[in-house]
Amino acid sequence: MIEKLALIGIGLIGSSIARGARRAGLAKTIAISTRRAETLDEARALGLGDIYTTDAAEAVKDADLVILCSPVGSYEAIAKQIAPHLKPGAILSDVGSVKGHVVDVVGPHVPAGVHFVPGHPLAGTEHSGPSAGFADLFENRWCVLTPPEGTDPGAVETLSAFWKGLGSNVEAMSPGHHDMVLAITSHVPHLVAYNIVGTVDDLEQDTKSEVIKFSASGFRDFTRIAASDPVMWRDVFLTNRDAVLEMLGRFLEDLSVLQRAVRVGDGEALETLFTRTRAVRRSIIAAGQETAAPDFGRPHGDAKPAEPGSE
Ligand SMILES: NC(=O)C1=CN([C@@H]2O[C@H](COP(=O)(O)OP(=O)(O)OC[C@H]3O[C@@H](n4cnc5c(N)ncnc54)[C@H](O)[C@@H]3O)[C@@H](O)[C@H]2O)C=CC1
Ligand SMILES: O=C(O)C(=O)Cc1ccc(O)cc1
Repeated sequence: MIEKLALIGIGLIGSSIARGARRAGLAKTIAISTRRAETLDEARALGLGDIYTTDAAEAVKDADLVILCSPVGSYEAIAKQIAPHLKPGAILSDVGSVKGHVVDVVGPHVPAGVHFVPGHPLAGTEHSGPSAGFADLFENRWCVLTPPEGTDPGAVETLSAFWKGLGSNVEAMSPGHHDMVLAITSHVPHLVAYNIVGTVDDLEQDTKSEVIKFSASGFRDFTRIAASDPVMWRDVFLTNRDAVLEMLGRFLEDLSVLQRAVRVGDGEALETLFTRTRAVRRSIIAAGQETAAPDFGRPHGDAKPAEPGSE
């Protein structure tokens, strides 16, 4: 059991950690810090923690585990602010969707004697804010840890046990590998979803109304994630630029091949690809049913609906 857990940022992910940790008895005291007083009031009204403050330095005082749960672009400033107040022996972690950048901007501020173990739960929804979280968000999902070389194995073990207590399966990998894998499985899909909704929105008004009225379930399934938090996703694309551009380049190359097949009426090329992708998609789902599947392998419809007023 963690004596004191400090969560910096209390949106979808922070509030899900708070609820899950409380339910599983993983932390004795939970301190919650957010930048805005209104968000803190919401967290207090939901009873998510024991200590509430808009001062992150105050929240981390005496904490054994500190988890940054705000958008990745805020991490550097927060790290600078809390660094002098971290308890020797404490574990500093995060939940950011990008890992290389986090290691680069947070790592240098971590004082000697504090264990820095970055993390990323591969679980979420398109909803945001303290009311959107739920205790079993992380159940049967992966949590990736990217401890820098030489990190104290005991600290990695403690954090790993914490995530397992929330129901996750834990795996360690390098930040660079994480960022490349997540670029194609999560970041580019979000970019494509944002883009297609933008394309629809730019259509002439009468066509747009028809799209909205008649949008088939394919469009609805495909674009669910286009409702995701704009600031969080802005930060993902600003901080995982190289991996996203690498994967986007490949994606666009393959899309051009498809475009040509459509233009020249190459039915064989289309059918061959669609046959291959159907098998791949089905094997992803089958694998996900045997072991805990990362987000991208689960049907969109199975995300637990957010509580009322969470958007
Ligand atoms: N949304 C998702 O499905 C997932 C998100 N993540 C990562 O989790 C982190 C948080 O995302 P969500 O909980 O979805 O976002 P959210 O928008 O629901 O919550 C973010 C929280 O951070 C606070 N915040 C914003 N700027 C801050 C600052 N400068 N200082 C202190 N607090 C600040 C907000 O008030 C809010 O409480 C992000 O880094 C994201 O990359 C990881 C896995 C899944
Ligand atoms: O809503 C969904 O399906 C997601 O893909 C959620 C998500 C968003 C960001 C992450 O880093 C991990 C998971």
